Amino acid sequence: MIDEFHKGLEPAAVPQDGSNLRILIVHTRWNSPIVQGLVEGAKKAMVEQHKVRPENIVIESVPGAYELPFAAKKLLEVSQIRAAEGANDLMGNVSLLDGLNLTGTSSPATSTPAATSTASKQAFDAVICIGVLIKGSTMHFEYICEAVSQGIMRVGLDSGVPVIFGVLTCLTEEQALNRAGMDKAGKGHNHGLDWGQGAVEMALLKNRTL
Ligand SMILES: Nc1c(NC[C@H](O)[C@H](O)[C@H](O)CO)[nH]c(=O)[nH]c1=O
Ligand SMILES: CC(=O)[C@@H](O)COP(=O)(O)O
Repeated sequence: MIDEFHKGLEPAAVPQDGSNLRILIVHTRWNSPIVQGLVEGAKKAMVEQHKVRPENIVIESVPGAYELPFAAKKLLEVSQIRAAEGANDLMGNVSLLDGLNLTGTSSPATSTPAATSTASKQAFDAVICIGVLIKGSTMHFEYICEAVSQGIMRVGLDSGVPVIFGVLTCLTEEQALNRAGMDKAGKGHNHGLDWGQGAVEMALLKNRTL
């Protein structure tokens, strides 16, 4: 019997320095209190354990888990276009995306104008999709879980940018609370911590030059 409250993944063998990384977190507004706990766990791991700059963590929200793959794909594409435009700017061209708030809801984990404008030219090095699916009384749960896991995997493979599957697929709210470290007994483990760690590790792997 696997321990109900396992304590997450082993740290990587070598320190993972995320100080030059830019990370996107896309989270759902379904089951928001639990989702927010998971988002905070991911941010905590990236900033406190892996030196990711808060201004380089961009947070976007979508209605539900089913929207996560589309949002991840779209926002990745925009960041890559912006980075390419930024490269052109070095030769004096005007960026077509400058000054556009394309999503209207993006917010760096902290907003410092100088850092934000600098960071906005850097493509995302990894994406963390965070959501909580809780089984209801129909098969809706099963269909969404399958679609979302396949969709998130496809965005990562198609884009070449690591996309962390941060979606809890739970039969009960108690299971979700335990996996966000929000259970009353305090025996749970916040999987957001693992997802933040994994995002840094996979981003560095993506950027590794052989
Ligand atoms: N039941 C849950 C949902 N359902 C909504 C879908 O994700 C989607 O937003 C809708 O079908 C419109 O496309 N979403 C969750 O994130 N968690 C749930 O438990
Ligand atoms: C994951 C879901 O979509 C689920 O919460 C919906 O509940 P129900 O199956 O009772 O409609």
